[in-house]
Amino acid sequence: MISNVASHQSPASVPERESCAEHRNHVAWTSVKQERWEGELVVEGEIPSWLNGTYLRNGPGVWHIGEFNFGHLFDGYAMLVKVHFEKNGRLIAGHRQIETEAYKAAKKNKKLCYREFSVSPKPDNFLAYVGELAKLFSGASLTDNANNGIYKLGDGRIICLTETQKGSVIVDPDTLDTLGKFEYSDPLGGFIQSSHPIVTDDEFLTLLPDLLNPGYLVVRMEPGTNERKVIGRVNCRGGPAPGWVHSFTMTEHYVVVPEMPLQYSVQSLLKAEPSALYQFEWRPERKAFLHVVCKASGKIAASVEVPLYMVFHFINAYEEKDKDGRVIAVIADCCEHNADTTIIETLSLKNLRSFHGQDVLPDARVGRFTIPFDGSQFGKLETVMDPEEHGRGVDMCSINPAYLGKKYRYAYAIGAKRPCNFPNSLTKLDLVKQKAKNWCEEGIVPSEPLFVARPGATDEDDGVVISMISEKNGGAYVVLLDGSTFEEIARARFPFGLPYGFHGCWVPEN
Ligand SMILES: CC(=O)/C=C/C=C(C)/C=C/C1=C(C)CCCC1(C)C
Ligand SMILES: CC(/C=C/C=O)=C\C=C\C=O
Ligand SMILES: [Fe+2]
Repeated sequence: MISNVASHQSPASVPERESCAEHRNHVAWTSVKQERWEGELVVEGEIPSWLNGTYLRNGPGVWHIGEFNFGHLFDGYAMLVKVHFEKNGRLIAGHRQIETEAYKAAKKNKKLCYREFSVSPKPDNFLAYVGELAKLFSGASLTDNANNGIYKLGDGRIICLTETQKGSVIVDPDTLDTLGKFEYSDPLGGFIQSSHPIVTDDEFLTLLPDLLNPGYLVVRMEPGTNERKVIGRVNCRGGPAPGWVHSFTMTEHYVVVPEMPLQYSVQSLLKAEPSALYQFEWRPERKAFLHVVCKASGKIAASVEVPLYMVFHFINAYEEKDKDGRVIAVIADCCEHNADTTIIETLSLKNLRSFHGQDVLPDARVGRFTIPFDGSQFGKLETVMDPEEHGRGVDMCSINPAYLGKKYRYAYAIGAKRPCNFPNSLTKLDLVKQKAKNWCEEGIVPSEPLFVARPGATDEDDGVVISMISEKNGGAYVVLLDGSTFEEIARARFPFGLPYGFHGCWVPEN
């Protein structure tokens, strides 16, 4: 386990990380060296004077416990990164491990104590196995490693999330302290959730997959409360297990519930040994669906079979209306992996760490679903733009939050400059012109580009895009691109490398 060093150091006082051989041991796939750090970053370029607030990023930070090494990108113990943009143009940055039960127990006992994405603790004997089963049914054996989503709730609390409900953790955006579990006060039960609730100043909407009575609960929580209330329920059409809902999307009036053929694997959950796809299995014979739930009534407005799809992240959705203002269809966009689950294995640490220049990143595209409201049984899935525009790689997307659920034009994502084994560029997708602008530097691994709108802006792309970059020489920097031109406006280097991270959020200064 890594050393626990709390410090406030200037960049110069931290030793340089050794440079890495080409992509092997890329810093993006290497555990961070110390538990926490805080210091000032030197800025190259100019930070817009309106950009006051804190960028927070969540993601894996540590992939080992003593000699034991995790196998998958998704396993890493959660680490927060912050970059605070002060009014005077100074940047104060830091990182810190989230103090989850799973992380603390691993440190204390020097072994894996909870079930993570790709690996479960091995029961010592049959009795222990029976005990494990009982713990599984209560959710007690599952991880609370909240390394994925990060959101500012309408009441100001910052919540970090993973796919288990117990993996909902409140953190302090300034100190990065772990403030405690987010305890849901409702009696809804179950133990899994989407990693990506849809959070606005007015609400927190999420999906709770129901493994016992296969389906999904659509739930809503008001700011200032911990109580989720059920808006509606969707029963699965594709067999006895719900599809993985890492994320979902919504329009102004409807929630789009995905039912992917990549389903939770009851078998893997019951066995200590995960399947080839970890906690999931690909069941194309059970088909793929999208369900549209009315936010106001909870009723199902449409439920269609669609071509098979493999999606981690939906981008946005909106309503298509006729000339009288009646909704005729819902359009839902996503980063789609050509109905191929290979990407999950591509993200194993063994694969990420063994890049020798081969072009092994599976192709992905910007997928657009059309869900008709005329009672049709089938929906469409089309490719929005020639995938070559973004190098046939696309994921980890953001949009201007003012366009959530509305007709929109731009999305920001990670893209690919081939050959690569992981997306290695940032891309601005113009979904109307079907064109992309790309930003790249040799040997980089960029994390999700987060769009922050300029206060008072009227153009959709008037703002900046923030991303954290891990470099092949072992370094890391935060980069700011202009949301419109997609050109670099500033960067600030960390004094040491940082591993890859998943998602970010923006906390504006009061
Ligand atoms: C993308 C990503 O980070 C996904 C993380 C998924 C996790 C941590 C899944 C955890 C689970 C278990 C440990 C067992 C129960 C099922 C499931 C929620 C998938
Ligand atoms: C990083 C990733 C996919 C990259 C594909 O090209 C998925 C991450 C999922 C978790 O947030
Ligand atoms: Fe995610």
